[in-house]
Amino acid sequence: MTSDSAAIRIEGLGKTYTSKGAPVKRALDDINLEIPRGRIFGLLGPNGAGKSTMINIMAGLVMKTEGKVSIWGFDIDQHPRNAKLSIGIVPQEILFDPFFTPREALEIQAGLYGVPKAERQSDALLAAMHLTDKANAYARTLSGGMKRRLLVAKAMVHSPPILVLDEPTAGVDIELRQQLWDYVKRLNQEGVTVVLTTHYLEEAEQLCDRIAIINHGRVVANEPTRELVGRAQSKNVVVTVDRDLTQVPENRCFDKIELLGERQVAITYAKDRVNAGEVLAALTGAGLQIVDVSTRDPDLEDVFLELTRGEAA
Ligand SMILES: Nc1ncnc2c1ncn2[C@@H]1O[C@H](COP(=O)(O)OP(=O)(O)OP(=O)(O)O)[C@@H](O)[C@H]1O
Repeated sequence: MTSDSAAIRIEGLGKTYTSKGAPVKRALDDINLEIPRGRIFGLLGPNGAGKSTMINIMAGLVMKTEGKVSIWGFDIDQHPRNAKLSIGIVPQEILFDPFFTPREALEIQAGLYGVPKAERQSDALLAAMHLTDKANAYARTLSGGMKRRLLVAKAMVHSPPILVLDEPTAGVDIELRQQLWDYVKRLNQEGVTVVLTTHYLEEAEQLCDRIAIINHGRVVANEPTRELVGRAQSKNVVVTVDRDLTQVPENRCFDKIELLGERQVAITYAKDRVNAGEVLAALTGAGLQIVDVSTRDPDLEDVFLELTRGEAA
């Protein structure tokens, strides 16, 4: 049962939302995904791609239409309790009973998971989330960032081997974001598998060992972060020339060229088709002297846009 080496294994997963028995939205379609143990795994996709649906199925909050999901080797249909005990989920929506204090909220959550009193770690979790001085404040008096951190603490009360964070840094300022990621990295170093969704692609690129991108309910990429970033086909070069440009030079080497200033252009080109030398030669061939050049390496955002471009989900 737990001989599965994956933290989460998803096979042929599909979800069709229905209304009054009629299908209204195919949110996930034939998803196959293996999330390895011990890693920080990024689940990315444009708005409406299906990330929350997938996470909510793992959490047992949304019923799948078809397919199989195992969490730490436990099939969510055959062993729902063990599956639930193996995962902690930080939801996207902030929902709290406003009359409980953070400490009470953690104690209640621990009780729901059957954690014996002697094994509870409410104070340690509050400290890790920098909430010690709010331990006895009403939840309604916490700031948005504090509420989010309390959600992370709640997800960890039963010490699950997997922590899933759905957009944990939305609305959290930079300093707290940094603290949250430090905590997540520490948990990961202690052996917790982390799965996260975020719209901050720079953070995902820095944090995640491996990234899957979902678009329109399908997996369109699933590979180590470095390989994924290496897939970017577009490169960018900004060139300053020696005279005012009355019109934008055109050349088949350029995928896109735009004027940044009277003497400066930004050129996007496909690195598998042409190289920087050819791009610059195209400019000198148009009678322009090159004064300065700077290039920008493609990043996760470029790949993300290439893979998901054009259509809103
Ligand atoms: N209860 C529901 N009934 C009908 N359609 C739904 C329901 N919940 C989600 N959807 C639709 O399913 C699709 C996937 O939604 P989901 O919330 O999983 O996307 P997401 O990738 O998490 O997006 P975001 O980044 O905006 O949170 C969307 O088109 C959404 O409108």
